[in-house]
Amino acid sequence: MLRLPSLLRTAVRFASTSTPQNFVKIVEVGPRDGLQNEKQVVPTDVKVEFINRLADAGLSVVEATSFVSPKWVPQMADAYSVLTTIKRYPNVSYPVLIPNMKGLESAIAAGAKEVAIFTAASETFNKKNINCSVDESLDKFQAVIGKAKVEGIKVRGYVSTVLGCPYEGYISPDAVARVSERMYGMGCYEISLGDTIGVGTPGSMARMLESVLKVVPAEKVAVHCHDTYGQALANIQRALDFGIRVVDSSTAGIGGCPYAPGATGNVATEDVVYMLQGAGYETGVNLDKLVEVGHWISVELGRPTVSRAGKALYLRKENEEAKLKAKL
Ligand SMILES: CC(C)(COP(=O)([O-])OP(=O)([O-])OC[C@H]1O[C@@H](n2cnc3c(N)ncnc32)[C@H](O)[C@@H]1OP(=O)([O-])[O-])[C@@H](O)C(=O)NCCC(=O)NCCSC(=O)C[C@@](C)(O)CC(=O)[O-]
Repeated sequence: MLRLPSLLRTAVRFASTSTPQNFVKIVEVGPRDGLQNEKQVVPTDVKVEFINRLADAGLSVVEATSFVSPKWVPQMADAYSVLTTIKRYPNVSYPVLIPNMKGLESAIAAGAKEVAIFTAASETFNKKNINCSVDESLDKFQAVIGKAKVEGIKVRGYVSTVLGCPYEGYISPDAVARVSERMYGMGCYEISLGDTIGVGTPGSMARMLESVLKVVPAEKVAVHCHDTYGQALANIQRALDFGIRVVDSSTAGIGGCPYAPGATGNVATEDVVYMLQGAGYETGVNLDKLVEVGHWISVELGRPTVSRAGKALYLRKENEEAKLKAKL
């Protein structure tokens, strides 16, 4: 049988789907991944306005909140209020993160139409994050996915620590592939691969994807890069080379995981959209509006944005406005 190199196999498989090659879906995770890691608890009305503004800027997926234990993550304790107060744009999905059946039931009660379950490729991280082993979490998710299906709720799956663990260090690509394959086989419609502590490089991203894409098709895979070591955009570009067309990011680069010491925020959505537009990809996102949202949430959180593109574009707009005023 003819054996194609794996990158080419991925490209061939991708070309056979109906998703246009040049469209990249952005999954905005700022309201959940971003705000879960803020020291201060952000007021519910700010969260709601953040989500509404993101949808208005053209994001078609906005992860809104998480239904986790408030003892573990107090910042998300208002999940019900957030989800029941936001404006629901018809073409926008608002997935919520859930760790177990209780989370699913609460999400359903709040009107969620999509949930995201999460586990890790690292045993130690998973124990610290959701207090069980990886296999135990997968076993529990079986029933969660079953109930979600009955209720007509879509389930996304996260695998954390795919390029390194804050406790165990190196994580083998085969371990990531094993967990990804199980989650996909259990019925997750998309597998988001999380570089939770942002240690990956284009090289380690490529080695990990080589393994994962043998067991999950590229069009069902997303990348979720934190930018701790400044490698996130390069890693995303590497994932695009492998045919991946779903990217998680967080406006103004806010975020991190409370159980991943040392990790900084997700790659900034403004930076991702700027890069993608420059490379000729479509995202459906209005970058001008997004930059405004990034500026606004940074003011609300009382600190500067970490988005390089967001900062530059906002300053450029301010300068242009000042020049116009001077002419009048
Ligand atoms: C999973 C548990 C609950 C296990 O925690 P546990 O202590 O083993 O659970 P438990 O079943 O013994 O319950 C403890 C208490 O929590 C309650 N509880 C139990 N479940 C829920 C729930 N769903 N919603 C609300 N409350 C809940 C439960 O009712 C009980 O309340 P008590 O009787 O003590 O009053 C806990 O470890 C937890 O909530 N962990 C969540 C941690 C978290 O949210 N981490 C951040 C998200 S992951 C992430 O950021 C990574 C990602 C996804 O972005 C990708 C990447 O970057 O890699």
